[in-house]
Amino acid sequence: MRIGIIGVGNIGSILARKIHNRFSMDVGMLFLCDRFPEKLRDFADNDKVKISDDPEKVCEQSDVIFLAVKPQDADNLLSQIASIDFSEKAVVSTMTGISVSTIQKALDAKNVARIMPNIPIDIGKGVIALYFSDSFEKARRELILKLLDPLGTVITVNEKDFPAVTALSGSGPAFIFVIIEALIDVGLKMGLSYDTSRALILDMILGSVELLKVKGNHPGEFRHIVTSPGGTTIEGIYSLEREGLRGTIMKVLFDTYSRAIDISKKASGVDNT
Ligand SMILES: NC(=O)C1=CN([C@@H]2O[C@H](COP(=O)(O)OP(=O)(O)OC[C@H]3O[C@@H](n4cnc5c(N)ncnc54)[C@H](OP(=O)(O)O)[C@@H]3O)[C@@H](O)[C@H]2O)C=CC1
Ligand SMILES: O=C(O)[C@@H]1CCC=N1
Repeated sequence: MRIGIIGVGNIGSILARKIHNRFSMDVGMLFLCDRFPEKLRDFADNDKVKISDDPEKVCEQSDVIFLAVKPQDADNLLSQIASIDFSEKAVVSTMTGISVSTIQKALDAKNVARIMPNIPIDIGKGVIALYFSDSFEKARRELILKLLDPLGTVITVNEKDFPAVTALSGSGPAFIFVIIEALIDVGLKMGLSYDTSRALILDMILGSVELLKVKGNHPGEFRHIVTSPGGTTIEGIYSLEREGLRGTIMKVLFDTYSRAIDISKKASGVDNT
């Protein structure tokens, strides 16, 4: 099995490392392609990894090709590789807003899948939304699932849900990191050391998430249990609701979703603004 990755940036480099670490014995060769291949020197001294700046060559030599460039680079990349025969290959795109049908038409390819990973794939704890084209051969689907396995949990979704998934789980970690930064900083304001504040916050969040996962309750039930009458938590909840935090969070995610829809429309030529 020969795997190609075109666009070895934030996401492509994680894909490369994860696939290499898990499958180096099975993968015949990993072909990595970036505009500036000197960025890939970490992989350079490995005899199972080939580095190139030529997407066409990488597609020619690979059985499965991941396309991991920014949406604004998609047109250019698709035209660079359009002359390749994709009939016996599979293409997996991480490109936000670029539809499976756009890729299929550009490449005359039947086996095209779309994924929306998120940054915790770096430690195998990502969540990866996946959509296969109807024409994607069944046997090759197994292979793609196997390649995605070291990244985290794969959830199959309808293609129409990609903007929502992009907002919730794709961009979501960025919002969580901002919230975590704020929580750590307020620890500093209250006089705790950075290390103590960070340790408290990270384990508080991990524990809360695990509790929800293990018990399966609605989050509101646990929120209620924590909130003692006349106690500390109700003061915070009162302030949180008066400040509109719940609405702010919903708006943040909805604005992100709207942007994902805009990017899809622009990419498909529906919106020329
Ligand atoms: N970052 C994230 O958390 C997530 C990103 N995504 C999506 O995945 C895709 C990749 O994102 P990300 O990894 O952050 O982006 P990056 O910009 O970090 O990586 C893309 C890489 O592709 C290179 N590139 C662009 N065009 C070509 C080309 N024609 N041939 C070879 N290399 C090329 C870029 O080079 P140069 O820098 O020179 O342009 C860059 O190194 C995007 O579509 C993004 O929306 C999806 C989920 C999460
Ligand atoms: O910011 C972006 O556009 C990409 C999509 C999801 C995460 N990063």
